[in-house]
Amino acid sequence: MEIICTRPGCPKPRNFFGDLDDEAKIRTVRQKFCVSCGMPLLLADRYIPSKLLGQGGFGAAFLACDRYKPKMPLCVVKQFQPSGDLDDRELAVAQNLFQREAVVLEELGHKHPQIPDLYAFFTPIVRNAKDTEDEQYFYLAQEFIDGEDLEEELAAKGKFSEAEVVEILKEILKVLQFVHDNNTIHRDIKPSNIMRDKRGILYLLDFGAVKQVAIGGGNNKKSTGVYSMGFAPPEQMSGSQVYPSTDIYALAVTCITLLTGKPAEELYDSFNHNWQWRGFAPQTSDRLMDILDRMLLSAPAQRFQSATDALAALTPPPPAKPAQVVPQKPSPPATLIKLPKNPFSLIEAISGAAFTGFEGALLYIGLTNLLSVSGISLGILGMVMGGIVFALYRRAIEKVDLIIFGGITAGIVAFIPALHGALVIKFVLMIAAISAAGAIAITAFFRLVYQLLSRFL
Ligand SMILES: Nc1ncnc2c1ncn2[C@@H]1O[C@H](COP(=O)(O)OP(=O)(O)OP(=O)(O)O)[C@@H](O)[C@H]1O
Repeated sequence: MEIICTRPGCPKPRNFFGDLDDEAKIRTVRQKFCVSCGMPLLLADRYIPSKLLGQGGFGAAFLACDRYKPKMPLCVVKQFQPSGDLDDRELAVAQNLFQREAVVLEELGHKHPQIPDLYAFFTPIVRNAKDTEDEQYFYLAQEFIDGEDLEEELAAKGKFSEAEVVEILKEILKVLQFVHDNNTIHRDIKPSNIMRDKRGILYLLDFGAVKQVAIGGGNNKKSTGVYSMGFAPPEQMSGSQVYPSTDIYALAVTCITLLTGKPAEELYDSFNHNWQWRGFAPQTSDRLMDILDRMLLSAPAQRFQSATDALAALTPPPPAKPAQVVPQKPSPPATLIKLPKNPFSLIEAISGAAFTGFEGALLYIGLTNLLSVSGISLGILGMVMGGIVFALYRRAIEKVDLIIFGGITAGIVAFIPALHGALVIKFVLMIAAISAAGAIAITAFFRLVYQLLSRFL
């Protein structure tokens, strides 16, 4: 197994240990030391660095495995390693920034899925390479994001499309919304600090330059001078107060470098103090260009004031809802005719017909005796017959009603001489005959009327 020594300037940082090829041994082995400089290699006795990932302004980042976890997963161990000659005050500021990264990751990493989690922060004291004095080192272990950062992606595939940039912009603005809501400003947004993992999820890395937004004023609000040239806005370069819109500016510079494939310095017109990038990204819509240019304005007050505002500008308003169409009740098809719930049985039909015939005959006798046969008596007869049929159809008269009505009308005609005249026998015979004939004839008539009424009512 190969273990990398993390001491800055170690002449032979690669160490090989044959006994650690056995996984079980890795879990149990005691501390190992660099054969060249004597630096302890198992960091915090737990993290085993296997590869140098990169070196930034304040330190180095190593890929390591965590031997205290059952599957010994990979993680990133960052080491504070200031370059150049820093005086005591500058060194303290730099150390403070490094610790700040640990604090921010501890506070935000576990709360947001697109910020790496903090696993550990440790500050061991070890003997120097010459074994003459002690030195203190600062490490933090964090979640390893298995993917490529946007700088690497740009180098590999060239310019990004508008759709790709809009996706990045939206995703990182959402992360910034969270970061700013937690009183933190990242202050070092750039393509190499945005990482896309194998599933395509974008992460915001490197909170080393972050600074808590001062609550209550004081020097805390001032920029400490940690930024990436080209990406930092004027207020940060001049060491003045920084704002959420400071990150929004750097994110816009990130986007234009991705859209144009050119380094930030080549897109800035230092004579006119503005960005001249549109000509290098002709594939970009006017809308996105306008949004990015607003994010890139020199004065913080002129930019979007929050990630939320920038997101809102990016998200087009939803199309106006079409007026709600009230669904028309479908008219029933011609075959669906409303039938009475309770159709007439055959007995009802025949008794109804007999009743109609009986009443018709009585009416005929009464009318002809009173008025003699005339158009008027026939008209009255027709109307009353129609009324009787309708009353039967609506079941206004049914069952015993038929007998009661029949008896009453027969009694009236029989006992009023003016109605039946002198011919009582003729009257009785006539009633019997007409009733019989009427029962048959009117059954057919009644069925026909019933069918017609069923169709139209
Ligand atoms: N959590 C992580 N998961 C995977 N790779 C990471 C992680 N953090 C950092 N890296 C990678 O490690 C390398 C060094 O990162 P580091 O943040 O130390 O410096 P940098 O971003 O290159 O420099 P600077 O400090 O100037 O921003 C980079 O390639 C970065 O992509």
